[in-house]
Amino acid sequence: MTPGIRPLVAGNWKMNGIGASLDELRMIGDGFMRGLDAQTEALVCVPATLLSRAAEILSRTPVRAGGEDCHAKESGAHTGDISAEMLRDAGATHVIVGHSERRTDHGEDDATVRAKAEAAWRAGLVAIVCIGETNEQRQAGQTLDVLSRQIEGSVPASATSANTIIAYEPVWAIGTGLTPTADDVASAHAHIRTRLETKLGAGARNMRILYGGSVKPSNAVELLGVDNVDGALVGGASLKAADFLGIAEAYEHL
Ligand SMILES: O=C[C@H](O)COP(=O)(O)O
Repeated sequence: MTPGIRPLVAGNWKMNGIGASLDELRMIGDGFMRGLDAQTEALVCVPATLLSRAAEILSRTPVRAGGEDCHAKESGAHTGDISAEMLRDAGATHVIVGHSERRTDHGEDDATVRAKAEAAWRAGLVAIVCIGETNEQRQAGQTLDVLSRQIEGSVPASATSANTIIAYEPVWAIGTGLTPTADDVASAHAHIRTRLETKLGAGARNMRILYGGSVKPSNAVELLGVDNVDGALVGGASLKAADFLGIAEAYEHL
């Protein structure tokens, strides 16, 4: 946690979820209406096919709906792509850019990710910019260098704490059940904070830095309690309301 920063627990459904899954979303919304929003803000990023229905369901709750990716352009001949403006039109307030699955599956580089973050702002969305090292980079002792390079390349120079959130996701921890130690998370997040301040100035002191990678109710207190961890980006555990709410409940113990 960082003094003065309100945490955010964000879900990322990835390529999961059909109409029936929206029952879980309703339960997430209900859970936050029962008072969880006193401790933390909440967001669930869903597949584009569900976005307008998700936004409608969540509109009566403190939980926001977000997109999982956007094209850098506003419109045009880009079959199968979705612009930030379209996400906004469907009810999104945030969009994830640069998730490692996009970087790997679609060959997205830092310049592409940066352009997508700027597209998000153009549409009035908050960009959640993902960074993180692979296992090979970690084993080679390159974690902090990789994070520096990704911040330099993926985060636009005019990013502010109002329009941008950083998500640190060690690639090897995503969907594996493995997590870094609390000390390793502290070291990565402190490094990210320092690099953001160097690049963006003092305003970066208030920028949220989320941790993502196998967060679940049983490890949430330990991970979310680390210095400079201002919330979580949750994949698998965001598909079940009980698990997502269990993670948010960690803040009742911090
Ligand atoms: O965006 C979310 C992350 O990739 C984490 O996924 P996970 O919680 O299933 O490990």
